[in-house]
Amino acid sequence: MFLAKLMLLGSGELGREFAIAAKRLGCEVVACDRYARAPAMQVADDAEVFSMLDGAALRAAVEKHRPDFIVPEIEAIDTATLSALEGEGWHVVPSARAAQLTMNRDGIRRFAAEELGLTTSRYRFAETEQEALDAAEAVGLPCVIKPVMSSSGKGQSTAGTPDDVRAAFAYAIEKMRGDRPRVIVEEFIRFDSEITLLTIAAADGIHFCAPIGHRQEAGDYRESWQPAALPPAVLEDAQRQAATIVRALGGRGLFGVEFFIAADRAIFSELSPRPHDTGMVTLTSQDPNEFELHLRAILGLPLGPILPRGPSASAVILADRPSRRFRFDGAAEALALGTAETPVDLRLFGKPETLAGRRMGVALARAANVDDAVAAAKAAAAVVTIAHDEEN
Ligand SMILES: Nc1ncnc2c1ncn2[C@@H]1O[C@H](COP(=O)(O)OP(=O)(O)OP(=O)(O)O)[C@@H](O)[C@H]1O
Ligand SMILES: NCC(=O)N[C@@H]1O[C@H](COP(=O)([O-])[O-])[C@@H](O)[C@H]1O
Ligand SMILES: [Mg+2]
Repeated sequence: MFLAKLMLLGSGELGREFAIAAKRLGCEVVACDRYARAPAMQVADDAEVFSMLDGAALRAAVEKHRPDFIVPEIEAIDTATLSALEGEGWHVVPSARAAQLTMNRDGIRRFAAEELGLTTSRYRFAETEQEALDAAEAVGLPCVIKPVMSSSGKGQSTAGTPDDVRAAFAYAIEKMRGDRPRVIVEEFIRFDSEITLLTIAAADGIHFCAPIGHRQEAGDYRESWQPAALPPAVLEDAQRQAATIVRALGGRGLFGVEFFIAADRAIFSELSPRPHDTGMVTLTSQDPNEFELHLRAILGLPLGPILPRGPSASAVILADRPSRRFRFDGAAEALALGTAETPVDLRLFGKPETLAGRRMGVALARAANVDDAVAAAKAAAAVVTIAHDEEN
């Protein structure tokens, strides 16, 4: 009846678009996350609620549903259980090793810099305040301090003085996920721009999407656009580095490979072995989008040509405080900004709860050039507001 059965580990906005793509291709989808009614669960055939760091619960869900493919959607997963499951013949996307190496910043950074020789910022790891101070001295100030296990900028800050380093270390430990108090201390890169290079490992080899530019605030993305303008030699260098690490990680699927661009250098930052948040722009910028490409690569299907639809942008819609009773206002005004030259669209994720800074939706726009697309996406995102019921 179904083409394949997929189990999503993590069911946020990225998983939801992936689940939609999978349903369109006639797959069965089981969505898992730590809370009920997560975005992907709303479109999946079945759902399971448990912490992805709970190995016993993860194994029980796999043995219950017997998926053809286990598809990690977040970083923080019990990767020892994923490896054990893979050893028993279950198929983990793109591979248990890729999930394990990318879950922690020390894994992927040491693999990229020390084993593969990619260009990265200077870095050290630290587990105590004193080690963080020594690390900061070694890489130089200012430096960026992040928990080794975190994403979307959680627990990340920049330190300009030793006092800042102490505070940044304490902040990172407070906000880290998992049970390992460890941070990465990175040289602060004064980059000209940053990009995500969506790189697909498919049955017939490596493919690239046009580079995606993005702007981050507090370690989380605010707008992304495609294509990002890059000198051809810099793009070639980024593509070479991305192909090197994607091949070395193994398996099939789409990867979001992040680079800082400084002068004529592409500096590898990190990578997601799955669709990337800045890649939500591909929901309007190209066919197939990043979720469809991930699915086709996983299933061993031809990707077909990757066709650009025109300069495009995405801009995030964030909540400003915690609430369980809220509604979106302004969707009509946002969509009314769309014109024949600059079409506008929205994705509202249906998360059941807001938090300060939590991403609740994105606005998408296409235009004659990326600057106009970014302006239109930002304008549309700005008129969508979250109204809270005061009885919370
Ligand atoms: N060494 C650095 N120098 C300058 N800026 C940095 C550095 N490291 C991180 N940043 C800034 O912070 C952003 C987030 O960092 P990073 O990608 O490592 O965090 P993350 O929590 O994994 O985010 P995500 O999960 O959204 O990719 C970067 O995109 C960049 O804008
Ligand atoms: N940078 C990684 C990223 O964007 N991941 C996306 O955010 C969701 C978690 O959102 P939440 O924290 O609001 O639950 C994840 O499930 C994934 O879709
Ligand atoms: Mg990142």
